[in-house]
Amino acid sequence: GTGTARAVPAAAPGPYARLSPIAELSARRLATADLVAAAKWGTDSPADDPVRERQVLDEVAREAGELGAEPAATVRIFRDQIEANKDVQRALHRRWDARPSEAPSVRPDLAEVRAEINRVNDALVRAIARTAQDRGAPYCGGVLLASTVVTGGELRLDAPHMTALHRSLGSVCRP
Ligand SMILES: C=C(O[C@@H]1C=C(C(=O)O)C=C[C@H]1O)C(=O)O
Repeated sequence: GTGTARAVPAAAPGPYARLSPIAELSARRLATADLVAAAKWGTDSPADDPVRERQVLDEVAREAGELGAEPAATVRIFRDQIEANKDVQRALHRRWDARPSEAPSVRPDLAEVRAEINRVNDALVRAIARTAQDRGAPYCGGVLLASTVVTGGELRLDAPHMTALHRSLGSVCRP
């Protein structure tokens, strides 16, 4: 009809819409572990790279500070992100040791993979900064767990990736 257009206010995003990007970005970050594992497979480089870890943690602390967010909480969350990433790398290396036919035949460029990780880190720092209140709310754990399960299902994560995704989010909600 020709009725007068009325502006319908968009619903404000609720806790799920605010917290689920953290689970989604963590899953995207974890997907890079497959590429990192492939980049390191058949080389002398172990899953751990403490120098690179320090750079990541310093950078996310700096970004959080710039955003007026919480550097210490952000670093705590990223420590779990890093541990989860190494869990996946090690799980894949064990799988490829046991079944060499499943090992990757191409070696990704680690510098390119780290550039992708840096982009995800940026987005994740911002998502964390936007959820200061949600992360301390009583609903945080339940909402985050729901979004973890949904994200894992959508991406059809296997058991090691699902376990790692869960681990990567262990410090998001404040006790
Ligand atoms: C992802 C890598 O492997 C490990 C995990 C890191 C991370 O999650 O940021 C950083 C360094 C490594 O300990 C890497 O070497 O880049």
